[in-house]
Amino acid sequence: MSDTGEPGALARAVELAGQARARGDHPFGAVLLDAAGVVLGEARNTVVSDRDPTAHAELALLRAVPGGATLCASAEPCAMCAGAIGWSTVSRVVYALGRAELAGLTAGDGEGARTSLPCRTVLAAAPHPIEVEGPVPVPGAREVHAGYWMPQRADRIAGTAR
Ligand SMILES: Nc1nc2[nH]cnc2c(=O)[nH]1
Repeated sequence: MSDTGEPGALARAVELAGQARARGDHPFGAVLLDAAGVVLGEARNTVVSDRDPTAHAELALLRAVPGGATLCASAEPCAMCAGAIGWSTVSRVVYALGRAELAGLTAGDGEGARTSLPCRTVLAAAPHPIEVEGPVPVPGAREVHAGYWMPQRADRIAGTAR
């Protein structure tokens, strides 16, 4: 972790995740910093409220990113967001909760961790170098998911439950 605004941005990303949860959305948040550590934008997941399965917090921040920006996320970006980060000019990604831990917390809920692919795997294929740091311990990053996910939802999505 550098001594830019990253620790504060990660704490804010977790706070935004809590706000998303309070609004009925999935508990994820993200903050974009410029090369000097100044906040350029912040976003919450709006998957449920917008009825948009692609409305992830990270994705919302990737339009009009200046060079050298850092994306700080409450959880490791999924494969979809990592792909979009590769299309952007973001040059550093920092995240709190790792996808493996997230998969454990979502306990099989099909809306929680649909892809387990590590973001590093996707970001390594980007046309420009992208530094990745995480998981970083951030207070509340695990707790914001506690009791939110429903394992039985996996069966509903698979069509095996009534
Ligand atoms: N990192 C991250 N993972 C997700 N999985 C489902 N939604 C999200 C999101 O908004 N961010």
